[in-house]
Order: sequence, then structure tokens, then C-alpha cells
Amino acid sequence: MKSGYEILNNPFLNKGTAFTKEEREKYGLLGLLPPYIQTIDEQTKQTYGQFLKKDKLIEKRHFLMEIFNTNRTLFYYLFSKHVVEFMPIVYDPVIAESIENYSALFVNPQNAAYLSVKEPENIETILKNAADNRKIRLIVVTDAEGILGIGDWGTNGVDISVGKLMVYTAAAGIDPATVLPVVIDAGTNRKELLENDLYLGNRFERVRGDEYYNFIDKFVKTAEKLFPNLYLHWEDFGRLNAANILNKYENEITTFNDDIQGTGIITLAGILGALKISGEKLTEQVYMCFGAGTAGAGIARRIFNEMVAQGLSEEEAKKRFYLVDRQGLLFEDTEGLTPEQTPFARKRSEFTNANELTTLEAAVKAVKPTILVGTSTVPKTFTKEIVQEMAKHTARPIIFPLSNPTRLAEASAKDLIEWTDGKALVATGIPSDPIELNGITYEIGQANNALIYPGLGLGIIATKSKIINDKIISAAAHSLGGIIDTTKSGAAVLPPVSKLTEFSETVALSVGQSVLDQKLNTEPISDLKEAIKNAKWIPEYKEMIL
Ligand SMILES: NC(=O)c1ccc[n+]([C@@H]2O[C@H](COP(=O)([O-])OP(=O)(O)OC[C@H]3O[C@@H](n4cnc5c(N)ncnc54)[C@H](O)[C@@H]3O)[C@@H](O)[C@H]2O)c1
Ligand SMILES: O=C(O)C[C@H](O)C(=O)O
Ligand SMILES: [Mn+2]
Repeated sequence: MKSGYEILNNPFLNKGTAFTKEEREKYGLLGLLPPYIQTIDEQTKQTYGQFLKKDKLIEKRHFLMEIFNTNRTLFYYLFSKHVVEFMPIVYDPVIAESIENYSALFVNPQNAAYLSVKEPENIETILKNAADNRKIRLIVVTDAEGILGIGDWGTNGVDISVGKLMVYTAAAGIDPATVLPVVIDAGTNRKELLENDLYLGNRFERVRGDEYYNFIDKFVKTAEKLFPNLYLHWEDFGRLNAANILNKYENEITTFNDDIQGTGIITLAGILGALKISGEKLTEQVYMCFGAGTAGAGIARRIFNEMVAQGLSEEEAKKRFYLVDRQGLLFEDTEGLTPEQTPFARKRSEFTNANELTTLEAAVKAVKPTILVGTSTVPKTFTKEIVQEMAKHTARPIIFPLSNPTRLAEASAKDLIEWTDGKALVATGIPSDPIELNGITYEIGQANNALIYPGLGLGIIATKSKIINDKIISAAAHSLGGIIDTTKSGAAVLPPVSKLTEFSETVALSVGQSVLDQKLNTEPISDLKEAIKNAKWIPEYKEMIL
């Protein structure tokens, strides 16, 4: 039997002032709380009032995390009432500020598991300690080498695992008691952390090679052993490791890399939405990626697969792709190509001025892309000249500056709309306000993987799929297309975040159907809708059974 304080201090059990008289008597809570018994709506009104009084966004986040730390049910109930307002605070972009200041702001470890690369022998104990006998179905793990576009943040990166999981619950109702945020502290190459007195992580440079991969492997095996039907989500690994890890495990276990696959899905969905507006065909587009790293190459691969699915041969489809990275347009003989870039590298002989194509501007002039997607982490690189050059050659240029957080975006939606006189079809990684131009209101879609991974996860968790394959991923991307209304001028290319919980269920249904069609479910399912409904957790106080 737990003591009253053990219950109050357990965020999965705590109801705070909402404990009933009977519960207070039965569970040793008598006199541990003020006498008035609040409903969850009264608690919500009071906490939202406090939230509104905080001036700075980081303070608002800090306050919300305090509710999260003490009472998960109240946190998610409150979140469900203010999804659009809270998303940028608990998630991107404010999460970036919180990660940068994690050690200075630390108050609570938020039920995360902190693994250290030099202590593989402790993986099992740590995962068990952090799970605390909960049945874990979903892990988000990061090693924080490539946090958003802000780079290597060592142990501080744990916040991204916590934040991604918060969105899983808010958007798709994944039971917060079944999730585990994990950070693998593999060291950090950020000098300012290594030299910071307050830094809470390991003070050594990143461990690479066999020692690192052996640790990853032991982590995967241990997590799979401890937690049956686990869905393992990888987040913000560095460019050197992200694809390697996914390639190694994707056919073995139920696993997913958000930056490669999630971003690929949401960007394809946005492009399909844009083409619905312009009335053009995907197979006729010329695709240019700026920043061909984890996300950039992952997106290119997804769009490529879709072109092939829509009837192009692989050879024909490849001719439509141009990757630009630090070196400029990537050619077959460019030094330092990654395995993910190589298939899309071009021949120099295709251009008369190949050696001059070392900048985005030169590449855009030479290639005349119809789609430009930015995942470069370099701000303001989609300049007026580049954008207007694109608009000269295509009626509705599709331009998605996706680098996060806000300060790293390749362009603002406002500039893109204004520079093209409203012709550009735009989506951004972070939320953008609507833009007014010449009497038209342009709604801007958010091409952020948060719009897709929760629904995908729900579909996978509800059906207990063995793996996640290309067909499932494609089903997820197509599921959003039916939702957007493109009849109004200025319509967004993606559905709005205000409908996040609704369309996450649509995504889950499409994903679940694909799992069943391919017989990848590990248990029989007679009614998919019912299975998805049953898999969802609702933020309400349930009767305490201890
Ligand atoms: N909107 C979304 O859902 C979403 C999802 C994933 C990543 N992202 C964003 O995409 C960006 C990249 O993330 P990632 O995980 O792919 O990182 P990454 O480090 O794997 O890739 C970044 C790439 O950009 C290249 N680059 C750096 N400077 C450049 C320059 N000056 N010119 C051209 N290329 C340059 C790098 O060489 C690298 O290949 C981040 O800002 C991240 O926030 C957005
Ligand atoms: O976290 C986000 O906002 C999206 C994405 O996973 C990223 O790394 O930028
Ligand atoms: Mn990410």
C-alpha cells in the first residue's frame, strides 16, 4: 500500500485537489490537501489563469512542466483545451530554448531514463528503474547530436524525448503511463557544455565507432526484452548515425526514425496538398533539396518513392532530383557524399557550367526547380532573388523552409508570399500566422513531423504491427490529403494544428488498415476502429484502484 504522499508525488496517480472525500479517507490523503474538492475543470481554470500571467514563453513552458511533473492527467486535460496555444510552448520552437538552458533550469528529471555510453552494464537497471513497473509501449530515444537545427546538446537533449512524447499523448492519446523518454549521453562536442560548471551531462567528447554502435545494440536488445510490443522512436541523432541505425533495425523490430521518415511523410503530404491546389502532377515536378542531411535526404527518398509509385521508372524519377548541400549541387564526384545522397548525385556532363554550381542561387538558375525544400539549418538562405527566379519558371512554386527553430528557417512565410505575389505554395517547420496580401488571407501549413508521427504511432501501437514499412509510411502520407479543403483561395497545403487530434485518428486508421492489409499485426483485430479507440487514453480522473 502506498502512503498518501507517495500518491501525491506520483504524477501518474496524483489528482491534487480533485481527490474525493472517499479517496482522501481511503488512501491516507486526509488533511494533506486543502479541504475544497475541485473538479478538473476548476483546476484547469485556475492553472490556465496562472499560465496567462507569465510574461515570457520560457516561463510559460516552465509552469506547464510543473503541472506535467505533478499531475499528468491535469496537464493533458489542460493541453487538450489549448492545443494551438500550447504546441509551440511545450514543443518547437520554445523547446529549443529549454534544451539550450536545460542544466541551468533543471528542477525535475521528468521520469526519463538517462543512459551513459560508458556504462552499458547499467542499461537494464536504468530502464527498469525509470519504467518503475509500468508497461512501456513507446520509447522516444535521442543521443542529442542533432537537436532540431541547433546541433549537439548532450544530456540536455532529453527534453526532445520528453517533448515528442507529450505530443504523442496530446495528439493521439497515447497513454502517458506507457511511455518512456530516453537520452543516451554519448558525450558532447559542444565546448560550452564541457566547460560549463552547471552542465549535468558527461564531460567527454562524443564516443564513436564500435563502442557507440555496441551500446546502441545493447540498448535496443535490452529494451526489446524488457518491454513487449515496444514501438521504438529515434529522434535527433547526428547525420553520421541516424540512417545507419534505422537501416540496421527497420526490418527487425517496430521502429521509426522521425527525422528521416516522419519528416518525409509530412513533407510529401504537404506537396500533395500543394499539387491539389495547383492542379499539377507530382511526376512532372523538379525537386530541389537544400541541406541534404538526415531530414533532407529522407524527404527526397520519400518523394522519389512516391514518383515511382505514381508510374515513373526509377531512372526517370531520379532525373527529377537535385540535392544541394555545403558543397553546392551534389555531383557523383563530389567529395564527402553520404550513402543517402549518392543515389541522387548528378553527372557534371549534364551542365555546361557544372563547376559554377556551388551556391543555391546558381543551382536554382541552372535547374529551374518547381519544388524547393530547405533542411539546411542556415537561416534566410531562400533569398528574394532565388525565390523570384523560381517563380519566373513555374506558376505555383512549392517552397518549404523547414529548418527549426524559428531563427534558423530558410525564409519566413510572409516574405515568400510577398515576393511571389501570393503564388508560392508555402509550408514552414514552425507555426506561421496567416498572411494578408491583396485581400486574400494565406493560411500557412506547418510541415512538421509532429503532425504525423502521433497518428502513425497510434495506428502501429493499436495493431501491434511487427514493423513499419514503406507501404505503411505511404498510407500515412496519403491520409492527410483527403482532409484539406483547397477550394478557398489562400488555402493551406496541410490541415491546421487546431485539428491535430482529429486528423491523428485519420492517420491512425489509414496506418492501421495498411498493417492489417499486409498482415503485419501480431494479434487478430476484427474491428480496427474499435482497436484504435481502445488504444486511446483520455485525460480524465479515473477511480483509483491500488
Ligand atoms: N519540419 C520538420 O518536421 C523537420 C524535421 C526534421 C528536421 N527539420 C529541420 O531540418 C534541419 C536539418 O535537420 P537534420 O536532422 O537533417 O540535420 P543534418 O545535420 O542531418 O542535416 C543538415 C544538412 O544541411 C547541410 N548544410 C549545413 N550548412 C549548409 C549550407 N551552408 N549550405 C547547404 N547545406 C548546408 C549539412 O551539411 C547537412 O547535410 C534542422 O533545422 C531541423 O530542425 C525539420
Ligand atoms: O522537432 C521538430 O520540431 C521537428 C523535427 O523533428 C526537427 O528535428 O526539427
Ligand atoms: Mn527531430
